[in-house]
Amino acid sequence: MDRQTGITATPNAPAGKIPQPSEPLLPDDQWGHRAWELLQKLRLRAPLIQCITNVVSMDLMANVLLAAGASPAMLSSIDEISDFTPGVDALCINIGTLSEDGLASMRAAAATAAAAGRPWVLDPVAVNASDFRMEACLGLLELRPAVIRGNASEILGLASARRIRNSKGVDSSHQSFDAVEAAKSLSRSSGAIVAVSGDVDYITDGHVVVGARNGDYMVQKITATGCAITALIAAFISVEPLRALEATACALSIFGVAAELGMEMAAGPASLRMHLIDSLDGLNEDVLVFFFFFFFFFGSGAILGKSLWASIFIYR
Ligand SMILES: Nc1ncnc2c1ncn2[C@@H]1O[C@H](COP(=O)(O)OP(=O)(O)O)[C@@H](O)[C@H]1O
Ligand SMILES: Cc1ncsc1CCOP(=O)(O)O
Ligand SMILES: [Mg+2]
Repeated sequence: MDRQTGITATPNAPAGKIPQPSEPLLPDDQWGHRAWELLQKLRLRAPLIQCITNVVSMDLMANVLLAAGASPAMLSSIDEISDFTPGVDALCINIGTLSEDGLASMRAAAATAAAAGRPWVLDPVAVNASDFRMEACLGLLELRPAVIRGNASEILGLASARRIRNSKGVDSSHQSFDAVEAAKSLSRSSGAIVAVSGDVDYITDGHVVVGARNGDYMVQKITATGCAITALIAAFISVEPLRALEATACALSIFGVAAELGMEMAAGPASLRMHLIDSLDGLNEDVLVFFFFFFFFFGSGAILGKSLWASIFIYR
């Protein structure tokens, strides 16, 4: 495991078989540096990210993208897609408040992005809630997303192409670990990198599995954080499209670091939302070291229990 970000690279293959990653896998000790490097690259390029998303998530998603250094655009009318989508750096599609009209826009945008060589990512929010959603997602998969990010219940359902029974809307009823095999199978069938979020985030290309351990339990108490992280993944892959597994793991890890740092200053979900955005803005390795010492001497002491902080400190 990389000490700085908590990312673990696990060749998760049957005994005796050599995993065949879609991209060369970084050695364990280079993931931390890579995450900061990609965040820096994102800030320099300020990629334009189109998001066709649910009405709950628009504000948080746009603010998370801005704080990370990307340029969000929540344009969703089907009449604008031919003009706008070919020029974006990546597209994020999220089915959270799906409608017939919305789905038509999503399909047109995904097809346009793909034709223009722009990567797009899918967030299959509440895919188990209705046949309408499941069929919509299965249709979107045919348009070849670069990355699919969902919670464990969503990935389990989508991988089996059937609604799972014990699901409860937009939140997960399963642990991320329970969906690792499903994620691998979905990745192989769709050709996409698949990320399952949870206490540990797992990211796979169908052959190897990478884990990212950053984050805070309280993040689940803020609606649309999953949606926001999917948009952040779109931003990361736009600057490193040929290394989508790496970019996806780094995006999840950086978001988790911002959540851990934000939680040091937050009193609950509402203030965490604010501090998470503040933390992401301008976050880099040096800032993190400064905050580590600040909270070490003047904070609650909770920082000592966080893998990231202890790891970063030891790493340096
Ligand atoms: N138990 C947990 N502990 C720490 N972080 C978590 C936990 N559950 C989810 N997260 C984080 O919250 C964010 C949203 O993930 P999740 O809640 O799984 O997605 P969704 O909101 O789509 O259901 C991710 O960054 C994930 O790492
Ligand atoms: C509450 C809700 N209802 C429809 S979409 C949505 C937001 C879901 O956001 P997330 O998947 O990030 O929790
Ligand atoms: Mg979600």
